[in-house]
Amino acid sequence: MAYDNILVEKRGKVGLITLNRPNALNALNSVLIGEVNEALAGFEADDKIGSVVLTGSEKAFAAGADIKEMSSLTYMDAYKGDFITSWDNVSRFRKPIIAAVAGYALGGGCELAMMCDFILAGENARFGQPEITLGVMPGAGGTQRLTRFVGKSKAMEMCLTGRMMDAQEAERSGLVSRVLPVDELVDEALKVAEKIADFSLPITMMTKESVNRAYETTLAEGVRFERRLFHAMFASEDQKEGMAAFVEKRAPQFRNK
Ligand SMILES: CC(C)=CC(=O)SCCNC(=O)CCNC(=O)[C@H](O)C(C)(C)COP(=O)(O)OP(=O)(O)OC[C@H]1O[C@@H](n2cnc3c(N)ncnc32)[C@H](O)[C@@H]1OP(=O)(O)O
Repeated sequence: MAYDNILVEKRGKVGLITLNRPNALNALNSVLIGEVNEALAGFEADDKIGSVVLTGSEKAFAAGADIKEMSSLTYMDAYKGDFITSWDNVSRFRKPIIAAVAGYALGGGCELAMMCDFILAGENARFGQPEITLGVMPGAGGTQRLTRFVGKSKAMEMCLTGRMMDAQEAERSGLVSRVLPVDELVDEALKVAEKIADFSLPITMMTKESVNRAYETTLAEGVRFERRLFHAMFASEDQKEGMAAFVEKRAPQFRNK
C-alpha cells in the first residue's frame, strides 16, 4: 500500500512506519495521522507482525501538529470534528510499538512518541512542548504523559516555557530508555523490535497492558490486575513451551497460542 506522507515496510516480524514529509519536518497533518492509523490497523490485523517501529528522519521525528493546517481552525471546527482524538489511536495499538526519535520531537511529535511503549533517541534528539509560544497548550496528551514521564517540575517548566530538552536530559529524566548514535538508531530499534517479536505475541501484549495499567490505577489494583494476567498465562501453550525449552536447554518455539 502506498501512502503520501509515510513509508510503510515489513521487516520480517517487524512493521516499520517512517514519517515522510521532509519539507515540513514531518509536521503532523490530518492526512498523515489518517495514514499512520491505517498502517497501524494493517499491522494490528497481520498475524505475522509482532511489533512495530515508528520513526521519522534524521532531522525530525515530527515538529508538531501542522501549524498551517491548524491556524484557521475555529472552536466549533475543533469541537464538532473532535480535533486530535484520532491521534490517540497509537496509544490504543495493542502490539508493542517503539518510537525511534532523531532530531525534533516537538508538540504533537513529542506527544506521538510518548504514546508509543518506549522511546529510543538519537544523540541529536530534541524534545519539547512549545505550544505555549503559539498561544495554546499541548492537546494530544502532553500535559498528562510528560508529567508522568519526567515529574511535575520538569513537565511544568517545559509546558510553561516551551524549552526543549536534549537527548541526554531526556534519558536522565526517564523520557527515553536509551540514547544511540543517530546512524545506528533505526537499526537498533529494529533489532530490539525483532527481539520482542520473537517472543510470544499474546504474552508481550498482556505485558504491555499490565505495564500501562500502572499509569491508570492504584498500586493495589495494578498488582491485582498483573496477578490475573500472570495466572492466565499458565493457560497458554507458549508458557508450556517457554518453560519446557528452558528445562530441555533449547530455544523456545513460540506459536502465539
Ligand atoms: C498537537 C498540538 C495540538 C499542537 C502542536 O503540535 S503545535 C506545534 C508545535 N511545534 C512547534 O511549534 C515547532 C514549529 N517549528 C519550529 O519551531 C521550527 O521549524 C524548528 C525549530 C523545529 C526547526 O527550525 P528550522 O529553522 O530548522 O526549520 P524551519 O525553516 O522552521 O522549518 C522547515 C519547514 O518546515 C515547516 N514546519 C516546521 N514545523 C512545522 C509545523 N509544526 N507545522 C507546519 N510546518 C512546519 C516550516 O514552516 C518550514 O517550511 P516552509 O519553509 O515551507 O515554511
